[in-house]
Amino acid sequence: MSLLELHGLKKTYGPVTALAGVDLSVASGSRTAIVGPSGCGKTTLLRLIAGFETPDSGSIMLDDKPLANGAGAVPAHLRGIGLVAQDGALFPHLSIAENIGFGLGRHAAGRNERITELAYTVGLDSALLKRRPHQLSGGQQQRVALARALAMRPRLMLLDEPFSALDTGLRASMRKAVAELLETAGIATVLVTHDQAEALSFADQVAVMREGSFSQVGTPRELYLKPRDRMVAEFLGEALVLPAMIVDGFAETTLGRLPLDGSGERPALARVMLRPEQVMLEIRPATEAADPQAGALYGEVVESEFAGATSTVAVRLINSPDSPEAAAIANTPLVLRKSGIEAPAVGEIVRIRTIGTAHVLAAG
Ligand SMILES: Nc1ncnc2c1ncn2[C@@H]1O[C@H](COP(=O)(O)OP(=O)(O)OP(=O)(O)O)[C@@H](O)[C@H]1O
Repeated sequence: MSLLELHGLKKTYGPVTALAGVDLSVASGSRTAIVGPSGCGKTTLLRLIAGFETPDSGSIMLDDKPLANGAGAVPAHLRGIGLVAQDGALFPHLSIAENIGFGLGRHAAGRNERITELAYTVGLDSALLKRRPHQLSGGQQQRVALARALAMRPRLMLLDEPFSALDTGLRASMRKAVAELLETAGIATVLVTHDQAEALSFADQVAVMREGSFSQVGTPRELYLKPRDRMVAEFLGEALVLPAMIVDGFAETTLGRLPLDGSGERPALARVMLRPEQVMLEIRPATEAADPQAGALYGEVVESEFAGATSTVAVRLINSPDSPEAAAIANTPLVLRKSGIEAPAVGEIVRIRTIGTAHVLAAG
């Protein structure tokens, strides 16, 4: 069932169009991640949903009730929506307990018990409750911000880059803990992030934003394997984009004849995408490339740059498949990112194989 529905949301600031018409549907209890380059409108969208800004036009519906639809807007504190901002936005002069209990009535029955329970829920030691925000680490402050938002028992939680201040290890464990916590509580979440891996692992729906509107919305798998265009493809990971001639439902490329996945338009000349993990490099003796097996494709490694977990490897094709399109670009090295420990060294001869299907990208 749909909890949040956005239709045609627009917002300008003077000459700047922050949102150019956004449509989105968020199901109850689900997780949506919004990714996109800096300045594309992500924070503006969250602020509109939370009620800190009003749209110029379009509508925001929560549970089929309008929160904003041109005629008027429900104030932020009556929306039942939690927002955790990038910096946590804690009140510096209040204790941690007072921060968490900010939205609870000062004299509400069971206030202290509720604060202790919320601290426990987000994994904060109760010994920290008397401290001020500046006496906590960045990760602990984020937990306080989350506890404060949870105190209002929201149906929808908006997270604006809440993990960005944390280091890699803590970031992953916090993300997992928050996802589990929100899921257990049945709270739908919209997460804004710059980090594509975070978006793909956190969400069951990912929306890629560009210049104030969504380029594509879908499951993580759909967006990763079937991106609409090159921008979406490259935003969500490394992409090998190859010019191709589409013949009989196959793509003739510099890597040979590749089967296509089942969707999308198929112009005669197109660009197709493979993910680097679909390209296998197998080190072979140079003599084999001099006398290639029929249909086999060989290359020479011309660059290999080690960067820990991954290495960037550039391969120049030695023999190219027999198609005009492939021959035209055979001299352009293929650049792949490979597992650092498996990456071949400069000068090595590799046999190149591809697995899976290629995906046709829309022009543009
Ligand atoms: N209050 C404001 N007044 C004027 N312009 C604004 C205001 N808020 C946002 N903008 C502009 O609107 C556009 C979208 O900004 P927004 O903060 O939503 O982007 P973002 O995708 O969240 O960026 P980032 O990833 O860098 O946080 C930007 O061009 C920004 O400069």
